[in-house]
Amino acid sequence: MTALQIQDLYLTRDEFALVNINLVLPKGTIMGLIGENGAGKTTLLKAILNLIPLQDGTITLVGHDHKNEEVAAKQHIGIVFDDLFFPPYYKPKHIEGVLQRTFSTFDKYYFYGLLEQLKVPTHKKITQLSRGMRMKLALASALAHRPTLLLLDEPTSGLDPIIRDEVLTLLVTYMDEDAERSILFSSHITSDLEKIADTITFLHKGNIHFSTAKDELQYQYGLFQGDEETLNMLPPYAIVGTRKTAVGIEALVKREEVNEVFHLAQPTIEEIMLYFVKVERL
Ligand SMILES: Nc1ncnc2c1ncn2[C@@H]1O[C@H](COP(=O)(O)OP(=O)(O)OP(=O)(O)O)[C@@H](O)[C@H]1O
Repeated sequence: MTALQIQDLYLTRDEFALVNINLVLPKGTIMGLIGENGAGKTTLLKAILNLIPLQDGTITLVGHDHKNEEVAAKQHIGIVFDDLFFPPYYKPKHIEGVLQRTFSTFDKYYFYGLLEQLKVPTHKKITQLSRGMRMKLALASALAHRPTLLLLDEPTSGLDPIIRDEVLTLLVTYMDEDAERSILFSSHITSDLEKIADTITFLHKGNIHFSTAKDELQYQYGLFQGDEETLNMLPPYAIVGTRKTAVGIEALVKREEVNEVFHLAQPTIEEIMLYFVKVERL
């Protein structure tokens, strides 16, 4: 069964459009959503949450239509956006009250257990917390009703590597506890996605460029590094893009189009994304 299914989504926001979005997030998997600034990642997450109307298409969240069955759907999802939604003077006990009233499955002991585990002080107001602490509080608040689907919009941005690692570990542990759970996680920090995502979805100018298993993606593409003369021996249709480096030339290529005699390095997700965006901008 799928945690999230988007079919033929189309919406416009002033001059921006999300066009022909089709996505499937199976239960038990983590999808990383990547794309340049303004690609439409937040718009897509807001559309999933019915905060922005669709002009066309359907979204099914944990078996519920995202609009007609919004209340039922939202009982099963946890959300973390760039910052906390709660008033700045709130302390964890106020957040507890809101969550208690909102989610029938809210577990107070689990909530405070997560705060203790993440070392978030419970006597301070949101305004008195550092960004890292606020994000950890946001995560604990999102997890405290044990949602089956987590929607995270850049939950690790602006966090130091130690806190980022704590957050990723928390997410992996959360997934390990129940095979039904899934996460859709937008991020510019592709190394975080490299660590935990099963699938990478690349949104570019409001279109999905690819939505592919991470392992498959890294198998599909290779990095050629050498001189121009050797590069010219590759079939042109194998080359996604090239760039000059200090020692020669580098190209992102489609592995299956390139003879095995050429040694190809493993590109990172960031390199794959950069080549696609750069080629568009030439
Ligand atoms: N409130 C709004 N009204 C109209 N257009 C908006 C609004 N918010 C964002 N947009 C536009 O929607 C487009 C997509 O923005 P969005 O924030 O979804 O991108 P993003 O991929 O999340 O970017 P970033 O990585 O910078 O967060 C942009 O062109 C942006 O200008």
